[in-house]
Amino acid sequence: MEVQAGILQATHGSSVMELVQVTKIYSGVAVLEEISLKVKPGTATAVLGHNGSGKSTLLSVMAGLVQPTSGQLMRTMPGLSIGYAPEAFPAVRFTPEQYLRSMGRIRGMTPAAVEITMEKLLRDLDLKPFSNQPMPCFSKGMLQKVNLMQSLLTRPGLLLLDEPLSGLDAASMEACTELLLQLKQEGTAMMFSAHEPLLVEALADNVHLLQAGRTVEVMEAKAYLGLAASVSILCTGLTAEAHQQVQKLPGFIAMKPVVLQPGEKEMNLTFLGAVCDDTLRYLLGAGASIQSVQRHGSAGGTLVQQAERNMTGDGGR
Ligand SMILES: Nc1ncnc2c1ncn2[C@@H]1O[C@H](COP(=O)(O)OP(=O)(O)OP(=O)(O)O)[C@@H](O)[C@H]1O
Repeated sequence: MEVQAGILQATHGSSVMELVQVTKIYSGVAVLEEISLKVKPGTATAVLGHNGSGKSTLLSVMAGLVQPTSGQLMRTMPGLSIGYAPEAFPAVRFTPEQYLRSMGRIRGMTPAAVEITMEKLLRDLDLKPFSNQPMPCFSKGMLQKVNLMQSLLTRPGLLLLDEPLSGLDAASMEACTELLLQLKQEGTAMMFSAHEPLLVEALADNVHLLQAGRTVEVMEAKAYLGLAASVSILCTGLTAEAHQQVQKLPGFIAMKPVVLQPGEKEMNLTFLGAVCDDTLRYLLGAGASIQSVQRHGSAGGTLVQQAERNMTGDGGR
């Protein structure tokens, strides 16, 4: 095991990187506190949390650009190559081709390998028409594409992406997601931060939730998305007793009567999206007639806000 300024090189078959109780303190304030995690090959973890919760700091510590104040960061795969796309990418005075060629050279790629990979990335992310234009004239989305390309140039074993879809148009988001899915299937491990659900839904196996620099939850992405989504079920025909029972079912969030006309009443039930099928089965078994089912996804806030509302029973109202 080689020790290098707080970074250890070790051999662990089942992970590419491990963090043990990593803390980062800026001006006496802990912005990361005792973060422990393992990154496994071919898996994607979404780092989620409110603004200022420490997502960017965690990714830059993992990229080796920021030194932890305490704790250990272990590169557990020998010769691990890391690709890192920071949140803010500077508009350097190069064209994308000049910039990517020099990044490839710095990272030890052969000129031929750089050309092949660069051409593919320029086409995949639809930046070929601008590949010889100076980057200071680029839009936010165009710069973000170059940022992503430099991180993908060496086909890294670990990819660290800070809000990778930020600024991209719909087609580019889709192309980027496709590229990342393919890399994941080929074994690249990924950690990425995001505020929107698209990449979490398409790519993430796990969610690592941060709050004020601390880990508050690590769970499967599917379970987290189930929490973030809610479903409204409009139904009639439930007995007074069934109304009581419905409120005790798993995933119950809210129940609101909707008066159609005197003597006729519908119930608007809100449940976590994850339990929709079970709830419908229960309602039909209890003699209800289902009028409509509406899924709400993560509308009305970020993924984290929606999940928090639902966890505290304040969603869907
Ligand atoms: N170089 C620095 N010096 C001092 N404080 C810093 C530095 N970098 C980050 N911080 C502080 O660390 C905290 C976490 O910041 P960070 O950028 O990691 O959050 P984030 O979760 O990525 O936020 P966002 O969602 O807004 O991108 C913030 O309070 C921030 O002010």
